[in-house]
Amino acid sequence: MSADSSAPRVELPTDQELVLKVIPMPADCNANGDIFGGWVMAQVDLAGSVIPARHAKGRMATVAVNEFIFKQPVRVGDILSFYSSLTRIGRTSMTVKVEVYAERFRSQGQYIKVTEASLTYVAIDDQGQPRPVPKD
Ligand SMILES: CCCCCCCCCCCCCCCC(=O)SCCNC(=O)CCNC(=O)[C@H](O)C(C)(C)COP(=O)(O)OP(=O)(O)OC[C@H]1O[C@@H](n2cnc3c(N)ncnc32)[C@H](O)[C@@H]1OP(=O)(O)O
Repeated sequence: MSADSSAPRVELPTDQELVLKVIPMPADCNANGDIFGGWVMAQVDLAGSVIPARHAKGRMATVAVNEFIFKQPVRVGDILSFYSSLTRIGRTSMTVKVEVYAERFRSQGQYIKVTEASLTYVAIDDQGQPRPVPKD
């Protein structure tokens, strides 16, 4: 496991929405004993869908992971907080930023940014084809 004593403690964002909190378990570990990156990506995909789902008002699909940065390892017992905001709304697609902050076990109240990502979702119809995002 990597040491993180040098990882900067940061403040939580105030301009983004808390969309998900989750605690990884031992079954989510990789061979290093840290949390498997694919598990983190799955949580980010779910967290990123929350704000677009409000606009899509129906079925949608992830079309692209534009950027995904694993800044610090995630560990068993971390309390993960997923913050998100809409960065672009197109005709049928929406792009969001997702940032993930960890409170390490026994260091609750201190936050480390562990992951940041940008994802694009497309509103789809019953045939799985793109449909316009409804205007609010
Ligand atoms: C039954 C009840 C339901 C209710 C429900 C509520 C659910 C609320 C929670 C949902 C939770 C989802 C969270 C998990 C989501 C998965 O896990 S989805 C599974 C993984 N994704 C997939 O399987 C999708 C597979 N891909 C596809 O089916 C097709 O590519 C798509 C998505 C339908 C798009 O089709 P396409 O022909 O490529 O579309 P195209 O017209 O070229 O482009 C459409 C838009 O996508 C954009 N786009 C296309 N490619 C890219 C790219 N590479 N990069 C960026 N943007 C792109 C285009 O720019 C365009 O945007 P606009 O300019 O219109 O805004």
